[in-house]
Amino acid sequence: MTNLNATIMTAASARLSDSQDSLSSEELRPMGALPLPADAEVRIAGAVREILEALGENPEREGLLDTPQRVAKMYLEVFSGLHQDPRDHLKTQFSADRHHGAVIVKDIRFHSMCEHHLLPVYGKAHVAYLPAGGRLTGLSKIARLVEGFARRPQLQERLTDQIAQGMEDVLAPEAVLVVIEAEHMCMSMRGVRSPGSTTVTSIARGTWLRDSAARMEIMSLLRS
Ligand SMILES: Nc1nc2c(ncn2[C@@H]2O[C@H](COP(=O)(O)OP(=O)(O)OP(=O)(O)O)[C@@H](O)[C@H]2O)c(=O)[nH]1
Ligand SMILES: [Zn+2]
Repeated sequence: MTNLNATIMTAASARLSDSQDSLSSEELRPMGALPLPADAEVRIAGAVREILEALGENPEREGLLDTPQRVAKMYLEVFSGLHQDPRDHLKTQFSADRHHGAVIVKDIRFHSMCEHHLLPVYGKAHVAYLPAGGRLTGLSKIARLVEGFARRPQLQERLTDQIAQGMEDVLAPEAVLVVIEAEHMCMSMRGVRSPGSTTVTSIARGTWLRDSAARMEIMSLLRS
């Protein structure tokens, strides 16, 4: 993403928001799967119909007739990450006894939804890790991890944190670095109307949290 009108860089840190408010607990924002109510689609469609009526629209007119159903299916798709544990993808593992360097997967494109406005957030995630004991996962599994956490109502900071935590939970690497660059439609198409501004967040864990020179080296590889 080259159009950096506005950039917010969070410092490499341990869990970002744990100390800031009690809502960040695992109970309230679980990394794992939430149950999907059996009547989810019907209820979402009913709510969408209500919104259309509240706007003064006629949900019975031809163009809107199937819209509540379509939106319900769309929400179940874009929020499908709520009903899986994205960490499960990382259980596909290999051992490589000769590779001891960093593994970097750059430019993982993702789409998410901002939890404040339920508008799209889209961009790229870059994930780097230093395998411990030669323990590797499949490269596509890292992209699946990103997609799983992205397909939830999210904050960009939490998305960054959950990806790093997921890597730690399953692979226990020596170090992890996650950088996300994204555009928030709630800043582009409404409110402040600042199209093209990009938010950048980063989290470092393990040796890359403590060793700033090593962290900067990986960061420069991510940005090259
Ligand atoms: N830190 C952070 N803020 C976000 C994210 N997504 C949206 N926001 C912000 O959340 C804030 C919500 O602010 P509010 O004042 O409650 O809502 P609002 O009146 O719609 O705010 P405006 O967008 O400024 O019009 C806004 O500043 C958004 O830009 C995110 O991923 N991380
Ligand atoms: Zn928003």
